[in-house]
Amino acid sequence: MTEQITLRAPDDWHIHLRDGAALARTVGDAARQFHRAIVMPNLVPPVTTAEKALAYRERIRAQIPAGRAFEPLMVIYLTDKTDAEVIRQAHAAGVIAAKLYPAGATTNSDSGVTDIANIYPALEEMQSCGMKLLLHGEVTTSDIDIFDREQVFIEKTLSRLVDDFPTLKIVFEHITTTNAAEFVQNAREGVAATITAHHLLYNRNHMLVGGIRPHFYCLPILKRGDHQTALIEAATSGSPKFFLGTDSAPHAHHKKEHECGCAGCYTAYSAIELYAEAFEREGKLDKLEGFASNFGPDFYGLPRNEDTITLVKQPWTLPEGLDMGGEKLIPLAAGETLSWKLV
Ligand SMILES: NC(=O)N[C@@H](CC(=O)O)C(=O)O
Ligand SMILES: [Zn+2]
Ligand SMILES: [Zn+2]
Repeated sequence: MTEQITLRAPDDWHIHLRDGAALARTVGDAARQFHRAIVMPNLVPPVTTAEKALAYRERIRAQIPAGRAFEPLMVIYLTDKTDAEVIRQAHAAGVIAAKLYPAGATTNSDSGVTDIANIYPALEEMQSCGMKLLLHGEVTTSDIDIFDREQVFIEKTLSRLVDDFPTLKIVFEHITTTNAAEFVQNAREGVAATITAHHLLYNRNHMLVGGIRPHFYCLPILKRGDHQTALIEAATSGSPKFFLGTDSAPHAHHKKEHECGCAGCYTAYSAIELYAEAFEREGKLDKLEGFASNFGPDFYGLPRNEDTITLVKQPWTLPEGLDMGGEKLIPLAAGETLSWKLV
């Protein structure tokens, strides 16, 4: 008899779908396993207003494969110019959250916020209307080592935000350190974190020992093994403060394997299977449903999905490459064998 597990259908609380010709690939892959996804606004130019978010949502919806239930949840990108009125309009249009990219922190973050004080009126408005704040939590000053940027963000920015806006709901996204897991676990109600599959499965040795492997390069960068262990503990702990956000971020093959390669791992193709792998290694498959399907909607105040997905224990090998609008895209763990398969 094949072993199998059935879970409430999961959602992805942080994904990059990009735009244009990429959408057929990214939306199809996401919709294969997730019912809803929080869609990151770091397009070029960024999704900064309600109007842009609604137009982007239509472009995404047009690529949902027939017969799939998939709901893109939209986010606007905070800039130094985002004011309370922009927030009011976005909230009225059904935009679920606003995203803070410290300027220069990651892919397409050049229009991000240069000083958090510039968006205090916007944050005030978000707190009063109930819009969530999503954070790429890294400082960007050149004196701070890339491996310390998340930790310093907690000390310099996040602790203050959490106190200055005591009822603002905040998601510290794609956390990568023990410091972040502890901060969120001990923080007030209304502060949560997403964790990617790649930060559960890998650490910086996978990226740097025996040759440099650009497909593991993402931001925040993979950390030491002890941080990975802390993330695994947090994700499999059953704490509702930690939930699934793949941060699946496609970059064409030639932009990853390059002398100055882009940051981002494409995990959407097999995301739930990658998470199942990580949870099984820890002997905590029973905790996957809470993390993948329950705690996200609970945090956002949305209903949990009612239908289910089934994973069977059946080894399968990820393809070496995928097509993304005519460009080659290498999925994370390309050519590797996973033990769980979504049916
Ligand atoms: N995670 C990444 O390494 N890259 C993301 C941006 C982000 O989420 O920081 C991307 O858009 O490519
Ligand atoms: Zn990010
Ligand atoms: Zn991201």
